[in-house]
Amino acid sequence: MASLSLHHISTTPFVRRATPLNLWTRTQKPFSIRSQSAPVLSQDDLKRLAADKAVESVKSGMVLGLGTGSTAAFVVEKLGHLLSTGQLSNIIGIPTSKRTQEQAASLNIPLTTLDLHPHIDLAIDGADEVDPNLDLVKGRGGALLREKMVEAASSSFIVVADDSKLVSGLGGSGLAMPVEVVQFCWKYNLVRLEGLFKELGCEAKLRLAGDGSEKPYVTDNGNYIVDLYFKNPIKDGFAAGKEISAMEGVVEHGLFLGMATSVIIAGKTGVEVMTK
Ligand SMILES: O=C[C@H](O)[C@H](O)[C@H](O)COP(=O)(O)O
Repeated sequence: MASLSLHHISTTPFVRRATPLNLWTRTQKPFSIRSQSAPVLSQDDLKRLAADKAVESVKSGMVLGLGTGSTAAFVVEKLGHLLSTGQLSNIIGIPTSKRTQEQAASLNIPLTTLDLHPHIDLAIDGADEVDPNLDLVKGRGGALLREKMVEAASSSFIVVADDSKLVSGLGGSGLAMPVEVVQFCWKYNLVRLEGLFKELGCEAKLRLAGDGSEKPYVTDNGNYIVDLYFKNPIKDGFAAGKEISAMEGVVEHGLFLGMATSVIIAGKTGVEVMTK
């Protein structure tokens, strides 16, 4: 495992400075933080803390990759505020989803595309899982394809998350590891994907629209998502990613390996910045 450097920043003065914990060994506790006179910090408070810490790395004039999800939404909100108050200027953003595009436009953040700006200075985005190697699972919000394109084109990629996202091994949360597939013969690919990870107790499910109907969820790119649920974590993410990508009809998968420059995790002991 690459040696990680860990910089601990206390969340606020009222939180006792803790020695940096081994972030992956703590059992996850629900997100209410209580110390003597401290208000309780919600999970959204933690997401915002991580987002605000990441935005400190944004400089005027940067081309930015704008992530997707509830944590990344706090990043976009902060950027809009800094632009509106003149603390930042001359930044331009490439959104990783239609909903990030809408949010950024509503905050008057200038937007562009990868076609026009193929070299991105910094991307900031959330993650669904972070393992000790700073490898990630992303895509539970359906944005994995555009996120991976934007983040792969970025000189730096900062991940922001609360510490509920920490796992000892990818797929270990028991939650979805998304694979974006073409609509054509999606069931054929669902069966093949499930078979690929039989030994991990994998169950594959077509993601539904979530509006109470049986309609499949359709990504911004017009594709479907097959969610893979593992009983045991993936041992070799790179091998797994290669096998998934080799399948005809697979567009992209949610394993983001070796891509994060740093990961900012907000938790009960404060904000930790991890770099490889
Ligand atoms: O497709 C969605 C993205 O990968 C999100 O970054 C990821 O799902 C994390 O989202 P959240 O910050 O809402 O947990």
